[in-house]
Amino acid sequence: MKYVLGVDLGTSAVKIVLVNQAGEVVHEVSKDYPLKQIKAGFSEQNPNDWVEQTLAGLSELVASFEGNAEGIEGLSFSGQMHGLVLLDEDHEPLRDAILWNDTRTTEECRAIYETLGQETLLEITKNPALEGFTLPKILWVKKHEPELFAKVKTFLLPKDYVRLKLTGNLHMEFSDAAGTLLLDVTNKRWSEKLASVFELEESFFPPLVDSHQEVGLILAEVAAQTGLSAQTRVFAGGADNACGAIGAGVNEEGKTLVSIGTSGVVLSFESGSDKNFAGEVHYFNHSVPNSFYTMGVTLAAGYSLSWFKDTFAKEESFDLLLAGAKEVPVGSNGLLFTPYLVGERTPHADSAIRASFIGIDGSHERAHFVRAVIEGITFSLNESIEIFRSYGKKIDTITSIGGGAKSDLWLQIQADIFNAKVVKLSSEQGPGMGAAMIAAYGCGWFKTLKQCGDAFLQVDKEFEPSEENVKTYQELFKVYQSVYSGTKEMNEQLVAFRN
Ligand SMILES: Nc1ncnc2c1ncn2[C@@H]1O[C@H](COP(=O)(O)OP(=O)(O)O)[C@@H](O)[C@H]1O
Ligand SMILES: O=C(CO)[C@@H](O)[C@H](O)COP(=O)(O)O
Repeated sequence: MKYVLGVDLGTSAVKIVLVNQAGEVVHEVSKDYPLKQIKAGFSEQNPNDWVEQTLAGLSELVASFEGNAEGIEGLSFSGQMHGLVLLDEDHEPLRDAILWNDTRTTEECRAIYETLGQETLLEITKNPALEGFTLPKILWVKKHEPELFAKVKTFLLPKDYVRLKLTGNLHMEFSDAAGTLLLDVTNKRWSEKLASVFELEESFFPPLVDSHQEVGLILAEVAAQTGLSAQTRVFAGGADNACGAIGAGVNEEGKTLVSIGTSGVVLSFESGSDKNFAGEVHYFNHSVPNSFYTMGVTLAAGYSLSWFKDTFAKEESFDLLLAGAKEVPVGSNGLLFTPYLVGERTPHADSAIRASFIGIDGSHERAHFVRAVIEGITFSLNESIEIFRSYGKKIDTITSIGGGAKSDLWLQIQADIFNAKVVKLSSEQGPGMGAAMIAAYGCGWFKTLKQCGDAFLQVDKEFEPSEENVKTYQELFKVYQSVYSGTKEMNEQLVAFRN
């Protein structure tokens, strides 16, 4: 039997799956690392924590694998997007990585529009200037840490850095490069215009490859440390959302994905880059060759629930916490939650907004708050679904992945709020599975990624919307939508009080 490895470098942890030729996950390990939030709006991680924990995870997995490590033919990656890793001439990080959910760059986003104009930016990159993207972070370091920036040789995204340390070879691939705001998305090349306007040298830009391109073998010392064969082939991999889509079978027009990880995503497959969503949703290159995807992002989706758990129920499991919420009626007895714990992206690109509970009543118990949190996260994702529908997309079936898909209660709430059938696959490890599928495709096991998806992916359960709940949620959604405008100004005044 042959195997491939999918390494998903998430925000909370690196999750590694070992998949056989039948698409079965035969082993999985997860190794976490800390998130550094030293100030409101700041979010960083040490790139070497990612490497250490990936190596530790690979070693643990190989040690518990009863087969022959020579049978593990290939390895590929899925990675949290947009995070800025700045490297010196020895390819060592010069500072902690600034992550996708760091919102310190409002000024730099403004400067990008002033220098380039929104229209030109959209024309080249297909995306607006958002705090989470990489270019604003580069400009922030250039301005605030000029001495450090003078030592910068090149930049990478999180999983590209881990791959560099595993193979010794430096690359970036298109699906992640699209989220830097420096890529000419349609023509698949670094934008010369953006590089010259923002005074970034040619040598700053890493070489670009396709997601399924083989970029080398693992280094001899990595093989010795992990127990993997030194002949293990490494394929570039993709952005976590591109890999999540592959791992959920979102590989052709008409398919929609909802992913609830730390962030939340509504993603739709696009065969071309020629549609115009006026920057309301992100538009990126897919890891499926010659295709694209559009998506809306809720910054604190699963994060809102883990924040609630860590703050009010640290010792409890997610399953136990959610069991109570099942007994609470639809709409949480009039309690609403907006999940803006770290600001928001879609549909409100706003780094100052923060979360609210609205309508707290003396009768509300902890379970009402838990249910309101889940409903609020799902309402936020529904705002992205509504944008897609307003542009004429038909969304009647959605594949749901990520930690949020572990709960049947939450999957039913998704069906009721999205007013669509929600499908859960046998493995909710979308991005890790997607990375393994890229490796399987790269190894030549299948002619296309679609063929691989047909062979590897199975539906586990389907959740149909309940007419009565859909109606209640549609009414509540209108109230939910008004909370943003009602709390926007107050939050702007509160900025001065945050540290
Ligand atoms: N059993 C569960 N039921 C519902 N939600 C869960 C459960 N376990 C984890 N989650 C949610 O999933 C999130 C983690 O999802 P995951 O896909 O692992 O994230 P990431 O890839 O960003 O590290 C947690 O923040 C939590 O909100
Ligand atoms: O910023 C985005 C997408 O634009 C996020 O989706 C990140 O890619 C992180 O994802 P998770 O850690 O939640 O999987």
